[in-house]
Formats: sequence, structure tokens, C-alpha cells
Amino acid sequence: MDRLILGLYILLVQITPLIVIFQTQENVWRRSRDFRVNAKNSQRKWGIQLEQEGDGNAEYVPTYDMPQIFRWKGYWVEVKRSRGAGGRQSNREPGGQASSTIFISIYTLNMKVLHSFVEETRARYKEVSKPNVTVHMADMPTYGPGFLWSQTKHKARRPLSSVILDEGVVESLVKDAQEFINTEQWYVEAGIPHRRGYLLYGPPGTGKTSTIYALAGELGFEIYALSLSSGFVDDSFLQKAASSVPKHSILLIEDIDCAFPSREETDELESGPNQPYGMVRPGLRVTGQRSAVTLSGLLNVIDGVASEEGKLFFATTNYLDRLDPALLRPGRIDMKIQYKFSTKAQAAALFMRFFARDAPANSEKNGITHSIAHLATQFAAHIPEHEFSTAELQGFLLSCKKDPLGAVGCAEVWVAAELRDRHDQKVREEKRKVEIREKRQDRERKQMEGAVATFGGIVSGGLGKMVSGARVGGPVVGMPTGPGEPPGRVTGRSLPDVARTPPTPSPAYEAVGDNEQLPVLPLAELSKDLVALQSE
Ligand SMILES: Nc1ncnc2c1ncn2[C@@H]1O[C@H](COP(=O)(O)OP(=O)(O)OP(=O)(O)O)[C@@H](O)[C@H]1O
Repeated sequence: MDRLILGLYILLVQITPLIVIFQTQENVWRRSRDFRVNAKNSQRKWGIQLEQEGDGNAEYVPTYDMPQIFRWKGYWVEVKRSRGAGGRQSNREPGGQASSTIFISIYTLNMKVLHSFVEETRARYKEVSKPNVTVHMADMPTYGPGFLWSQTKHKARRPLSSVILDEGVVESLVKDAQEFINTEQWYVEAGIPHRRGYLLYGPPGTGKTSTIYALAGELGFEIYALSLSSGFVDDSFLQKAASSVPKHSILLIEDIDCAFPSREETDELESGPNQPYGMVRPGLRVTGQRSAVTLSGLLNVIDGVASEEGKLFFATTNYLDRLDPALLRPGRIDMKIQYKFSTKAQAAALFMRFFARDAPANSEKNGITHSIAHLATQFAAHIPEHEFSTAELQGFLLSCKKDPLGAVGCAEVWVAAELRDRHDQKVREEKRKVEIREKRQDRERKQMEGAVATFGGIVSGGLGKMVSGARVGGPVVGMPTGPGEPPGRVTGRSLPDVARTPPTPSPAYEAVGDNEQLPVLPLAELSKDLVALQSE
């Protein structure tokens, strides 16, 4: 009998979960005789669960290298899991488990049997995954084929209706994406690269990521997400990660602005890692590092991703104006969606989402009956337009999730307290900015003085007439430096003298106001003077 052996080395990332789910459904693990016992890992959805006493903190997982043999449609199938892939023992597979290669052997002369086995495992995997959205994340610096996406999470699929945006926004996005997917042939025939890029921008907590997750659930796509604010993501990592994303998936690049830090951010990072009041502001990297991804690296990846068929590219940012226009041109970003702080209508819709589901249609207190819809309107009346993110409102509603009347009753006080907090924070923020600016100016002034002192030293050494520490703009420009000193003579004062006596400002310095930038030293002028003096 022939034995077909397929080493699924290359397809490891995609296919391991398929086989594992298949084996779990077929109860193959139950027939295992060799186990590893681990402390329970909540991410693992397989292994043997013992229905007996104990706290369930141990899991029994079939060992590596011991074949699992079972019958499938009359064929004997042997599945063997080997630790590591191609000798890379240290890599991790999706879900944070140690990586492994799965070998499948089917005892048959017919290759199609193997194919239909793989297809069946795939179909079962899809079925099992339906209620979830699979999100692969590159949040660790791992390299090698298939291992860039170091974590896989299965998030409960989110209905589109649970994302509360202005009317028609979600619908138009879904329609656009679906049309794109269904018109691949049209793109090919028209000679246009089959590509679609979306940019979702706006303040934090307004629903950008939620929209992408909901869309992925609707399309049945998996998400491959990475953030440019991760310190280890550089051009090469980004390129490899993006090109390993399979067709019919979403590549999501979060915080895309992080490749282009603002001047203010640079100042903050230069002024030290301490954030006052223990706060970390969104969009700032606490590592104090600038993203290692360059604009050209990013553009190459977007163009590359786009040219590979059937993938959707999504980018999110809190700061649209930091992005380079090259990034935003059509063909790279085809659709931009702005997210804003919540409107009253959104606040009311969120209230309904919280309370209309499991609360009775009416909520009774003090003998007064209120319809939930009416309460939602009352709640929204307390919420100022475009002040709070939906996430903030959600946070407040969570604090009274079983009490719609309480939510309405406390909303006004909550809003007032939040606005007061914000005002205080703004004042502190302004103060901090002033301090940062002053520090920078101080630093620049010191640098300038240092440069001037050094130059003065060099000058004096060259002439043999000036002592170290003589100041440009004082004695050198030919002004009388003391009683009895004729103008046009270079005199030197010792450093302590200089320290005690402020230098006489030259006209160049006098022209500079306190807050203005110091001028570039008139070096050309100065050297002319010096040459003239030397030849005297
Ligand atoms: N428009 C919205 N509709 C429904 N829920 C929302 C909305 N906006 C935010 N939320 C809720 O707030 C939380 C954060 O939302 P989400 O991560 O989508 O925001 P974001 O805009 O992507 O934020 P960030 O820019 O910080 O990544 C989620 O729990 C989500 O359910």
C-alpha cells in the first residue's frame, strides 16, 4: 500500500488550526496515550478536559512526535505533530503555543483523498470560526516564514449594527468592500490593480477598530493587525509581514501616523520620558522611540499589498494632518472615513444598545414609568454634542449598566465633572508645554553659548592675543572694552572676568528680542576682521 506523506511546513500557520479543530471534533485526542501536562492556558481550545474534581488548572495535551492514528471515511490517517518548524525551536505559533509542524499521512493510492481531507478540515474550521473574527497580531519581534504574526485571537463577531456611527457610514463601507471583492475579474480585464485602501481617522475611542472588526465578521475575512508604534516594526519587518497576509484577508496598520512624529512630540520625547500626573497621551510612544518605519518603506508595502489580489488594506490614525500626502493619494487610500466625538443621536443609540436589549421596555421607579426610548432621549439631552467619545460614554454607562434611570439621573453630574477634569488637565497640559518650550530654548541658548565660547577660544589661540573664553560680539568686533582701551584693538579678559561681568552686547545681539531666535554668527565678517587685525 502506498503511503502519501504531506509535510505541511509551508502552510503551517493557516493549516494547523484546521487539523487541530478536526481532531478535536473527531475526538482523536481522547485516544492518546502520551500527554504533556501544562498549567492551564486559557488560549488553548483543545486538549483533554477531565470531568472530575480539581480546580481545572491543568491541561492534558498530546505530546509531540507521537502519531495520532484514526479512521476517516474508511481510510487510516496518521497525524504527527513535531516541535518546532525547520529546526526553529524558539518560535511561537499563533495562540502563543510553541510552534509545531504537522505531518499527515493517509494510507491510500489516491491523491484526491488527501485533498478532500484537507478541504474537509478547512470547511469545519470555517464553520467553527463563524461566530468569531480571527485577528492575527504582530506584537513580538519574531522573524521567519509564517511566524511574524505571533499571536492569534478569536474575538466574538460583532454585528455591524453594534457600531454606532452617523447614518449610512457603515453601510457604505460594507457596500464598497463587497463590491471590490466581487469585481476582481473587472479589475483584471480593465488592467487596474485589484486594490482598495481605507483610512479611518479621528479621535481615540470613536469606533475605528470596532468598524474594521465588524466588517471582517461580515465579510468572513481574517484580520492581520500591526501597529507602527511597536518599537520593533521596521521596513523589513513590515514588508515581510504584509506579504505573508493571505488573500481574502484584511491587513490593518494601526497608528499609521507614528511613522511621522510631530515637532511637539519630538520635544516631549527629548525632554524625557516622564509624563506628568502618570498619564500617557494617546499617539505618543512611551518607549521614547520614533517608529523605525520610513515613508518610502510604508509606501512600498502599501503598493505591494495593494497589488496582491483580494486583500483589503486598512489604516487608522488619530492625526490625519501628520500624514504625508503621498500616503493619501488615491490608489493607496481610496476611501477616507472621519470619526468624530459622539453626537446626541449616537449617545441615544448607545443608551438603547445598553438598556433596550435586556431591560423590560419600561423601567419603573417611584411609581413613574419611563419608556427606554424616552430615557435615551433624556440621557442624550445631557450629553453635549461632539465632546465625548463613544468609548467614554460607554464607560459611563457601564458604571450603571443595570440602571437606566440612574444613568439618566447621574449623566448631568458626570458630564460636569468630566468637563471640569478636562479643563484642569488642559491647564496642566499648557503649563507642561510652556515648560518644555522653555527647556528647549534654554538648551539651545546654552548650545549657542558653548559654540561661541569654543570659537572664542580658537580665535584667541590663533591670534595669541585673546584668552580662552573671550566672547564673540564683545571684544572682537573692535568696540572699546574698557576705559582707556582704544577701539579696534582686540583685548582678552580671563574667563572669571567674563563670568562676573556680562559681555557688552554687539549690535547683532541687541537686535534680538527675548523670544526671537538667536541669529547665525556673522562668521564671514568676523574672520575678515581677524585677518585685518593679524596683518596690523
Ligand atoms: N462608534 C462606536 N460604536 C459602538 N461602540 C463604540 C464606538 N466607538 C467606540 N466604541 C466602543 O469603545 C471601545 C473602543 O473603541 P475602538 O477601539 O473601536 O475605538 P478606536 O477609534 O479604534 O480607538 P483608538 O483610536 O484608540 O484605537 C470599544 O469597546 C467600542 O465598543
